[in-house]
Amino acid sequence: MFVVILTFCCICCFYFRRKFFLFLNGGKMFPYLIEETKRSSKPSSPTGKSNEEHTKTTSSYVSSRPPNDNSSPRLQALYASPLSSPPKSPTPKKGIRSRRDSIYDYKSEAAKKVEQIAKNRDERRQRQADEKAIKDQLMHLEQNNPYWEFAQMINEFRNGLEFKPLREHDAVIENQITVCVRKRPLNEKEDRRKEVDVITVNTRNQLIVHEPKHKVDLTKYLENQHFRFDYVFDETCTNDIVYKFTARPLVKTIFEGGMATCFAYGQTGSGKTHTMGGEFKGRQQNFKNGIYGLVAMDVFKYLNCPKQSKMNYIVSASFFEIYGKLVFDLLAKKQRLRVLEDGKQQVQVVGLTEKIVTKVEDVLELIQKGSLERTSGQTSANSNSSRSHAVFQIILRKAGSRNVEGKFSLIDLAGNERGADNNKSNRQTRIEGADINKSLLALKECIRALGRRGAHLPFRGSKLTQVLRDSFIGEKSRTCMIALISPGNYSVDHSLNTLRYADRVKELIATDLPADDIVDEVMINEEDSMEDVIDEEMLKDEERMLNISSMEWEVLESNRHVIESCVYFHRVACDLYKASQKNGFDKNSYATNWKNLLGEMIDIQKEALLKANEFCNILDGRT
Ligand SMILES: Nc1ncnc2c1ncn2[C@@H]1O[C@H](COP(=O)(O)OP(=O)(O)OP(=O)(O)O)[C@@H](O)[C@H]1O
Repeated sequence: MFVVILTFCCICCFYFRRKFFLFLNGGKMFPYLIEETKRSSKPSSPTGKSNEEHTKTTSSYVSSRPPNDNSSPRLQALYASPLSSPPKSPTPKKGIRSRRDSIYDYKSEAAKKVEQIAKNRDERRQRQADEKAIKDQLMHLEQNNPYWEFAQMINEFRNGLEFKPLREHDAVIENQITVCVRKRPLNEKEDRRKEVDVITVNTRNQLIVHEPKHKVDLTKYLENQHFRFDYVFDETCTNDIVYKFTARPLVKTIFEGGMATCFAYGQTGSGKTHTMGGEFKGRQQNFKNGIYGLVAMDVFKYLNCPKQSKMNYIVSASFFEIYGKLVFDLLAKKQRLRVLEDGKQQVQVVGLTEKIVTKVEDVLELIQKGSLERTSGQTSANSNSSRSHAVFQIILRKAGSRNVEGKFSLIDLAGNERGADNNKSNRQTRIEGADINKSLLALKECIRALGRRGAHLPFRGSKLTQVLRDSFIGEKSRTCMIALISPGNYSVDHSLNTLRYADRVKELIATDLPADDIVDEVMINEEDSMEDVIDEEMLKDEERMLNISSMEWEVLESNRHVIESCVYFHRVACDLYKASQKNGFDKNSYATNWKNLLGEMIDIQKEALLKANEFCNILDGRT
């Protein structure tokens, strides 16, 4: 009996010992027991599940036994632990989830970066492909154009620039002398010739000329020359914008007792007439949007404002042309005019037509009339080249007075491209060119003298500066020069000449040089500007040619006069003769009229003979 009881106790002890330890700490304190349990339970797994699954099953089995209320807190905690709950869903623990999410996040960040890099690379490749396509296209298109590589270089240069061109609402600066540049767009002819635009206007007052050059080894390169002026107008600027910054601020000057002048300077075909006279539509010119017309509009606006309307101003206009040493009235069928200077250096254009105008339309009519009369010659650059200076003036006087209160002179200068023309053009063109050059040189010095108040005014240097003398004197005088340039590479030399000239006009204005230095400076610059075009011998030759040209004009004029007077004489002589055939004609009256007519005829022919003689002598080199 004792043995039976002992055996039963041993079995119970063994059994409960295992359970007890299992209960105590879930195997944490005595893991070997759990391992042992696992090992021992493995072969007996009824379902044949894996060890892990079996452990789970065991755990669930353990946990399926709810603790009673008296069980220890530790035991209850053990039951409340996640391990004790059945594995209903695979939802991971919070800690595990956040770690895994952050891995996902990290992966997506990296993926994003990789994607971005790939995107950038694709974009870069696309850009390179586009550039190559443009280059190929250019190369293909410009096969016959040796300048396509320059175009490429200029494009690359421009890509590196920040553009801030002049815009309509920019501030207008009030200067006594304003010098600005206007670049026109490439025209059809230049496009057809596949010319490259070599002028870059990057800011409101700066531009760059890309001069195509070749090294000794024939490598192509650009010489980029920078210029700065008061304003630079790019090809998108309209006449209205140009007017706003140039001539418009000068309109008030003539109402304040001053003289205003505005010059358009540049190579033939660069846009002088377009700017001054108005835009062309085919052969028609819109005079309303040229500087002449716009000034007229503003003059009448001023005139009609309450302050000025009390002043009783009378406005008149004149339009004349200077061709060499000759002056022609564009409002009187190009009648030849004389320029006289009195003892007080007052210059008068004798007989110049001055028409009183009361409204803008009157002015526009005069502009149209005068423009049609302008002299045109023939140059290699432009078949309608203007080889004369056209001067349009708006004059202000008080009613009942001959005194000039204010005058606005607007000048469309002759083309300045004499150098290139000189080599291959005919004699007439060369003579014209020499005179244009001389007058432009004198003009530059006169503007500079205006800038250096009180300096010697070399106005006798040309007819142009002589007739504009009063515009260069007086504190209230203001001047504006618009230098016009063509953008094409064929014109680059002329454009550079134009820009250098404009630069020199402005150059000394701001400096405060002592009087002695100024004289030297003027001479140096005069020589400087002449050096590339005129040498001493050439100057003499040109002077002679100018005299010939001037005399030629006079002889031709007298010839025309003789022809016209012959027609007149013929008609009057016929009338007198017819009258003498009638009964009872007045013999006395007939004799006097016939004598006077013959005398007039002889005078005209004598004058023509004198001119013809003089011309012969000049041509023979005797004078
Ligand atoms: N800013 C511009 N925009 C568009 N076309 C222009 C511009 N400037 C000039 N042009 C055109 O260029 C051509 C030549 O211009 P324009 O006759 O004014 O030159 P120019 O300098 O007066 O020449 P010339 O000395 O021979 O008289 C014209 O057909 C004109 O319409």
